[in-house]
Amino acid sequence: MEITGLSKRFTTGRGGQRRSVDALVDVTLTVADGSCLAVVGESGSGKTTLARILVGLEGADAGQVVLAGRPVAQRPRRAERRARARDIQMVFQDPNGSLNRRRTAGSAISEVLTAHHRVRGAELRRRVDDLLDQVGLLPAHARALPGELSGGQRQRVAIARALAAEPRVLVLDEAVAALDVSVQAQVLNLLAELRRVRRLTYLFITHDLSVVRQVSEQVVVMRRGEIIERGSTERVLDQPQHPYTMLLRDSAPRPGWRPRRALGRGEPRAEDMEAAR
Ligand SMILES: Nc1ncnc2c1ncn2[C@@H]1O[C@H](COP(=O)(O)OP(=O)(O)OP(=O)(O)O)[C@@H](O)[C@H]1O
Repeated sequence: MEITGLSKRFTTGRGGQRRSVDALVDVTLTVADGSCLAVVGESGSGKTTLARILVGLEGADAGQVVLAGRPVAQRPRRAERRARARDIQMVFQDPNGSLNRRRTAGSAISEVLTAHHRVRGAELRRRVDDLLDQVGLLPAHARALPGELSGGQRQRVAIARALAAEPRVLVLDEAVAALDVSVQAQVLNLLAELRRVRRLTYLFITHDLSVVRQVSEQVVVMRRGEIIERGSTERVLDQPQHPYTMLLRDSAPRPGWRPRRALGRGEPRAEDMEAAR
């Protein structure tokens, strides 16, 4: 997946109250086939906007996305969005957002299978069971409503639903952020296994640097819509070059961590940036 010069500005308010935010500024990056690229940055740095543009939920003001050699439309119409969904699927932080509370797990997965692969009847049931099995769930889970499942199980259903389209790329937006650490580790293991077996490509958005170490070979660091540092995960996390990356790393909770220099909401303070230099 090659992303070149992607820019997006949001303007809100009217008249004198108008306010513009550059959510993405000339973002260029490549994710190699079968690899995992992590995108990190504080809240508001543009990560979700990038994800939404990739899956066609948002249009970009400028730039291009090329998937497997084919440019994808930047302001996709409905039919194009559906075609895109066969290539790129997204998994969100909160499966309650992507799973309908009144729809069973089996029905949520069937919906995607029917839309993209036109299977029905016994074949549909077989494919649902197969997808549940691939994400470590049982055929009986097909009858469960999201509210009857644990957080980890719901996220497994969301992953199975995404896989039902048979995409090449999964965009995972804080996909394990809502889970307890032990459940998080299980879901990360599952994602690693699925990537290996299905040769999937991941764009993994997270604010959690310990997750980055577990999942990705490459990482980009975003701040105010721009990529300010990039490289191998080991290099960026162990020898960060940019003060903002140092600050992110030094603010991450770890044994013995004291929240003295934790990033607050919004931007780091100037003295924090200075201290990290
Ligand atoms: N629909 C929108 N309308 C107006 N401004 C928006 C919209 N979506 C995002 N923004 C702004 O664009 C900037 C980037 O937001 P984005 O959600 O992409 O960041 P993020 O890094 O994903 O943050 P978070 O981790 O909190 O989701 C922020 O300043 C945000 O307020």
